[in-house]
Amino acid sequence: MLRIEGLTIRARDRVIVEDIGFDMAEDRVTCLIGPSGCGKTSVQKWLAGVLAPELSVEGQARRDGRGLARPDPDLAYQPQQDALFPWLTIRENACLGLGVAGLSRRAARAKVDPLFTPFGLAGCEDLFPDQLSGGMRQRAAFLRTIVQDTRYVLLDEPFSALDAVTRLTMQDWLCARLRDRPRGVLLITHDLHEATRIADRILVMSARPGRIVADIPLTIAREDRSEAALADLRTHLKTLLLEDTQ
Ligand SMILES: Nc1ncnc2c1ncn2[C@@H]1O[C@H](COP(=O)(O)OP(=O)(O)OP(=O)(O)O)[C@@H](O)[C@H]1O
Repeated sequence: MLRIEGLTIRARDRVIVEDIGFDMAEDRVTCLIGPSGCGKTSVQKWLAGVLAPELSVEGQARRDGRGLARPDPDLAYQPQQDALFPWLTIRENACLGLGVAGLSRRAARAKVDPLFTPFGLAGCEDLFPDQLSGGMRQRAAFLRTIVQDTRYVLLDEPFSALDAVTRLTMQDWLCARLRDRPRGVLLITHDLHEATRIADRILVMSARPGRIVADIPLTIAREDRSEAALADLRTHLKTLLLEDTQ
């Protein structure tokens, strides 16, 4: 269990997020939604240990009762920008986290290589990031993150650069992977379809300062979530988000 308690992040002139608290079970997808600028990315960056040093922070994160280490080898992070190293090939980039975790180059390659085809990256293995489209780079960054098989995964709008069909394909892939191998995922998205397809729980944040204003569990199993079953929930979420921006 990852527990975030009393998180307040301040810039010099204002409060970015205030008194954020929630638990992340290690087999559940928690989705963070909210208006642009409400502090979703800041929460994830803090968890990942990469928050800008000029921001001040109160609060704590505990994993299994202990203070969260940063970096935590059991927590993988995919930031909003793909953060691929331009001097490494796509395969080398994809193997990076596994290499840091101590896998040999051969073992890392054996885990990474089968994913290039389902991720639509077959034939791109030896290319460099600037030879790929934005959507392809985003899928390479997702591959690098998810292949690490950490207990916790932070995903900041991981599919935002993808076309509609590829986005659905990647969502399906993620749902299937989580069915086989549940993890604690903290997913940031602006896409309510994505949130309601994937999440076990949706946390809605308010605009400045960002606070959690709704905590909505999704009790229907992912495979049983028909469009009809989710329509009311999306309307409810839209209403919450609109109320906050008016
Ligand atoms: N280093 C910093 N110094 C000052 N303010 C910052 C810093 N980093 C982020 N902010 C501010 O904190 C607020 C929250 O930013 P953040 O990126 O966390 O929001 P977000 O909800 O993820 O936004 P989006 O949905 O647009 O990605 C923004 O107003 C941003 O300008």
